[in-house]
Amino acid sequence: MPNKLIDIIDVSKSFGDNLVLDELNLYIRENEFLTLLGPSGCGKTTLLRILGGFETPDKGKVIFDGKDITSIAPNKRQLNTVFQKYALFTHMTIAENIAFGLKIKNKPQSYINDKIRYALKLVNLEGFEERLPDSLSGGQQQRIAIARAIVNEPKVLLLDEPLGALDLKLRQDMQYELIRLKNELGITFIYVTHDQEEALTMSDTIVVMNQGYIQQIGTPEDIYNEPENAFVADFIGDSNIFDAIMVEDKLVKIVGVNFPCVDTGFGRNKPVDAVIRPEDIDLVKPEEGTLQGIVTHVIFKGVHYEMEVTANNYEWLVHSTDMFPVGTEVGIHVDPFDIQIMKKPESEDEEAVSVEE
Ligand SMILES: Nc1ncnc2c1ncn2[C@@H]1O[C@H](COP(=O)(O)OP(=O)(O)OP(=O)(O)O)[C@@H](O)[C@H]1O
Repeated sequence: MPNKLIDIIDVSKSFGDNLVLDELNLYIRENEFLTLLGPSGCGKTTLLRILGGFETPDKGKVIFDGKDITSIAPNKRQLNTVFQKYALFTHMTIAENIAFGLKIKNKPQSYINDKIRYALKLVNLEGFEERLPDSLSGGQQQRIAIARAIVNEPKVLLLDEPLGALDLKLRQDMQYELIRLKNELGITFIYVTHDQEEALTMSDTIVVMNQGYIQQIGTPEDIYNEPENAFVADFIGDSNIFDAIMVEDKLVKIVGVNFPCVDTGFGRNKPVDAVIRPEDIDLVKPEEGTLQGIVTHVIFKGVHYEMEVTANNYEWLVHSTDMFPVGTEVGIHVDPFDIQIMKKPESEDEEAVSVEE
């Protein structure tokens, strides 16, 4: 396991009455591709700006390579930021744009020329030195913004929705580019996005945030397959989320029907959230299902069909490569391993009365 590079300790930040980060703790390892993921306004950009030195936390500290950098100016940190807006100087050539930071540091011209060549090669834009930014596509401009950050040899690149302004196809191409770049540079990337697919594709580690709190930290597989709460399950991919009752260990009551599951330790007859991914629901013959329903909607999605099944007055979202026409009577079967049981959030848990039968 690579070493810890950054330690964020008890960081809080408010703007007026708005508490944006609340005693947040997180560490980031050397060479990690870590993504801060969450809905708009959850505090991810604020956290990135604190790391970059553009905001100061009200409480807590940021440790980088063993040193407290909480009050160090952005240009004195070994972290460089790439913003969503490329922020290139339009009157300067690409070479001048890339050289800008190095010139300020009074680096010799031969050193600067080598760096420009190296950076343009890394972002696959060799020969673009004399072009002006306006003559480049959005994707190319974003690569130049990255090249400009790389020449400073940062240990960490902070990327704030850098692909947000690009169209879907280009965004997907750039996702692979960024992974390649990170591997070639061998540095840490901290990436902000609200796009869950982007986070799943690119990251070693995903930090799911909501309202200033970390909801879950894990690999893309962990976050997708083992969401820790209903917020994460709902935010990442499609989900069926049910108010359910944990009858006893390994048995959960969903929409009034008992389903075998594998979870234990929730107590008897406790309210829980039960999450089932649409691709984990098997549609079978009615008599073979744990409960019966009727197909009410079918949409062809290319790789699979997306179907809605009404069963016990609930809509079940099902993804399958087999198509069942609207009106088909079906049975619903779920493998016990594919039912995720989660504790209700604390506030709901306190309100929830235990349903002793
Ligand atoms: N400089 C500021 N002054 C006042 N409020 C701010 C400032 N910066 C951020 N906020 C507020 O802090 C909250 C979190 O903002 P932040 O930009 O960190 O969220 P985000 O998760 O990155 O969202 P988005 O994806 O929309 O950028 C928002 O309510 C925002 O309005």
